[in-house]
Amino acid sequence: MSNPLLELAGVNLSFAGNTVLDNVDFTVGRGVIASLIGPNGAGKTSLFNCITGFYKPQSGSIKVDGHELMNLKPHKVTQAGIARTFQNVRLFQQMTVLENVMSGSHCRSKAGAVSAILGLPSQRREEAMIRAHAIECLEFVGIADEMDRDATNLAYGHQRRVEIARALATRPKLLLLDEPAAGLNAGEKQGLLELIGRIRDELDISVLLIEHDTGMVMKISEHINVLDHGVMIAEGTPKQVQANPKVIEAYLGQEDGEDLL
Ligand SMILES: Nc1ncnc2c1ncn2[C@@H]1O[C@H](COP(=O)(O)OP(=O)(O)OP(=O)(O)O)[C@@H](O)[C@H]1O
Repeated sequence: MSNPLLELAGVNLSFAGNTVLDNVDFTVGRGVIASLIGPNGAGKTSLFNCITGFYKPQSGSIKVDGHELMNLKPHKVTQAGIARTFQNVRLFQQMTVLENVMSGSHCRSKAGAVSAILGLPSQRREEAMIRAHAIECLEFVGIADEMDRDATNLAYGHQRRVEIARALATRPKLLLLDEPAAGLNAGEKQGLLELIGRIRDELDISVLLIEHDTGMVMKISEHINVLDHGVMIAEGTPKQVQANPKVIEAYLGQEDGEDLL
């Protein structure tokens, strides 16, 4: 792929001698919706953790827009243009929906600590801009009318949307969604499909998702990568991946394999 947005080369990750990612090469293009799939324990979330600076691979290279991310702290990775949501929703407790989303924008805050403490006009102006942008993000995901509610009291599907809004508030180039459909009902899944499409089409953000709902993956993805036991075993269009014998073998015996095959 020429000029990819995200490019991983030779990424190796192990814990106490157990290989989790084995020489992984992986790219995500610009303006795409892509998926990373694979059986349980394949290393998908670990790969997200490496990209976002939560895990430190032993070797390899991870670049976004040509900038090396290896050894950067998570907030620096966010500043470089990568945002994520988590497998299990992680919202700040005792904070409103709006405050949760504003926390995403603060990674790009320019006002220094002194002006923040003193409440200087520059800081107040920036805070107002952060608030306005957070509201825009909540409007985009369709839950602005719940902005003043305690985030963790929302219905589960809406909590997932708060997480997505918070990720959007960081103004990413690439959004990583870790099992965004988990725990959603059929109607909510359809809504999520539409939201992901709008994120790419209207905000020009590339999306990479880890998802076990293979029906959804096949419907929405333009490109799919398949990880098995830490090894990238296949990639291609949904049709190509579905017909790949290595993928069929990896999924045999898996509950969620039936949908894929
Ligand atoms: N911090 C850690 N310490 C030790 N082992 C870890 C750590 N994080 C992940 N692993 C191991 O790495 C392997 C891959 O786990 P990972 O969660 O990345 O898989 P996954 O493909 O996301 O699985 P699932 O689809 O079930 O969520 C597992 O064997 C897991 O136990």
